[in-house]
Amino acid sequence: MPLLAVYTELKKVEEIVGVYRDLASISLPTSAQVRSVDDQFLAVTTQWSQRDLEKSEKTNFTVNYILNAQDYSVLIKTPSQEVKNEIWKKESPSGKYHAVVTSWKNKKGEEKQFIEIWNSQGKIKNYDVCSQEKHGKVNNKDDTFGCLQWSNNEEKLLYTSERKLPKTKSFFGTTNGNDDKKEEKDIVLGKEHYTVEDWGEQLVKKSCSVICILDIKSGTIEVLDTPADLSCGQACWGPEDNTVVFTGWNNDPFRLGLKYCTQRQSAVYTYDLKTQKITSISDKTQSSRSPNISPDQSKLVYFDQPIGGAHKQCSRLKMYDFKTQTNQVILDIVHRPKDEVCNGIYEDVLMSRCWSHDSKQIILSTSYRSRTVLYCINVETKTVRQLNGGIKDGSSSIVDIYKDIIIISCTSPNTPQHLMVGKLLSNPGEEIKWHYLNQPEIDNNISFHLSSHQPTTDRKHSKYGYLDYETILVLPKTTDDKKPPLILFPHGGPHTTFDTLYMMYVAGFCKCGFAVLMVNYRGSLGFGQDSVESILGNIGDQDVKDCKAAADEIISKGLVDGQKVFMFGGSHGGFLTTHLIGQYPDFFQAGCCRNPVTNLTVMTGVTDIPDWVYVESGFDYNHSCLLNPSYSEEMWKRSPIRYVDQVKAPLLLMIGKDDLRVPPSQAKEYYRALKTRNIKTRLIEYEDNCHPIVKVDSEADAFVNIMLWYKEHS
Ligand SMILES: CSCC[C@H](NC=O)C(=O)N[C@@H](CO)C(=O)O
Repeated sequence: MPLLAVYTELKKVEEIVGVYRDLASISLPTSAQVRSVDDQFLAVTTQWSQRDLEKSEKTNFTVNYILNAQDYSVLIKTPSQEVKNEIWKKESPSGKYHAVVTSWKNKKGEEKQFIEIWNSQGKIKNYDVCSQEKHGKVNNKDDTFGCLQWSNNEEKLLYTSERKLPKTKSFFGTTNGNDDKKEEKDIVLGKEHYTVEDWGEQLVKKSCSVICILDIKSGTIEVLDTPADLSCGQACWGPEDNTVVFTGWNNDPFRLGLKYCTQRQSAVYTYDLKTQKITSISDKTQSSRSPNISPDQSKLVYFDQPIGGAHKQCSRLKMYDFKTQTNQVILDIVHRPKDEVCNGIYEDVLMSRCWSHDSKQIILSTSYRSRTVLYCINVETKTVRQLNGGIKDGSSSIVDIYKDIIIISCTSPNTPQHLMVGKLLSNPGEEIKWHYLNQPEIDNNISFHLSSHQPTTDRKHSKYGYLDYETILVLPKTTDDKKPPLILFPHGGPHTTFDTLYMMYVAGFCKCGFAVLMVNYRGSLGFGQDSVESILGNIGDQDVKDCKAAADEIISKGLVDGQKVFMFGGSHGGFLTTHLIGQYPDFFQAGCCRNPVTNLTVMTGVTDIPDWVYVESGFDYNHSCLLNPSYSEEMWKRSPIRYVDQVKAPLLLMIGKDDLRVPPSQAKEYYRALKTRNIKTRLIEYEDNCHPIVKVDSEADAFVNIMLWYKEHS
């Protein structure tokens, strides 16, 4: 390479790395808890996360605020305090104690887990919970199985862990003279290689979760006697701490991936702590989750939806009354949005605190077209209203509510997530006045525009007719008349959505001079259940055409350079990337994708969610499904690899080597097919990454490689 070219290349790298470093230094809030100290003051504890590129890890820290309870002004803000080894922290109802789950490696390198109890003076108890050998590893803070709940009397803690597995040793193992008789009896022979099913991508080694109660005074642990064919999670205390309410997912006939999949068979149960009787309180023909009890303990709300079908979809909000032992629908599935208020609920879980103080209203946030909005749902009148958010056309989501003081997170593509505080008003007509907890840094060099797109007559759906969809165009500020090149970026799923959030990669692309068109093609969440269902049996066609048509419309408006269009997407977005560069070979300069689905015919045996392949290809699925030639034929027709002979655009493929959802073989097969056809391609493999590729160093490396690839092929 000539010296000037080497210098130019290095300069380019330096600039891109500089852009990434700046963005990575922004800290973002992850959670917050509010409580009233007295009539004058409010206390807010906030948790934050920030990338540390030097250490290749995320740094987590806490900031505490004291607010004036009248006007919510910040009176005191404590310095940031780094948090290490902490899995979970939970304040007791009175605010007197904290329970902290910590994880720590001892000198032998063995992982230890403790539950610590703190008061204002310091640590008052510390229990090595696994040493009692009543259960396996304690679950961490995830939306699926994890939970940590104080009893109302502050004497007990509810948490979940893996079920204890019998110890096993080789058929040929010698007995250890030091083992006592009892332990020897509990060891089973020759089962050490038996498979232990788990719940797949990002839930590896989560096999059968059980509910545990720690008695804080004595340190004794009780593991609830739940059936072995249920994995239990999302547990909370029932009225007067006499019962435990939880979600149970069916382990049989075998487990499928649960991450991003709310369609799995599950129900809400109560466990009577005196009689040990388990009762299902939800309709077992539906998939139910996320029970949440009202402050007056008279009722609970939860989500439900049909079992099977699209991996994520519109859910109902239901309510169970403890006195009458009856269920009712509070907010039903919205098939075709009719009003301007609500398009349905698309969330996996409710926030752990979501009730108004009078136990009459629920606050939740969910997608409404391409924005996350706040809803206030009155469970008595079953009426829904949208609460005003913090930013016009931006997104707002609930973080915490306590005695009607609400903390929200506000964001937009040019404004990083920041926290605001306000009071839920009794007059539904009145707008909430939001006050900043922290001031965001708005990037005035980035702008964004929402557009609605109507399918043309050739794209009319045979059952649902004309369903519209949306895009978010994120634009860099340009100093000259030159139009920016465009990155076309459809989301994955296909049943997820792009809301008007701040996304580091998108902001970074803009700062490197690219415009980004994020496409919520038909099938995305937030547009009604009909839209979700419209894509089943139409992948590789309807979604592909929606993306291409949206790009054409935006280019025709003259906002971006139509001669310089690039593709980008992960997973199902990678499926669309490879489809689009195959179906429209002259339209794209280059493409990049993360863990793309490229060949459906060879996915069913290798992914953790084989049902996705059947359902998205237009077939019904049950656990006994086997692939046959007629399924395969249809799957082949819908696969991007079918068009590989037509591809012209150079393609960068990135894989997470531990991905269980879209195994690396999918990208590798496509890579080989391109190479043998002399199409420029590169494959980057990230160790220790699974489906999302978000390890700090890998995410950073991927960003620079993507930008260099596009710049090289501009
Ligand atoms: C058989 S994997 C299908 C694609 C995957 N769907 C669900 O997990 C996907 O696109 N994932 C999205 C998130 O839903 C992603 O961006 O990784």
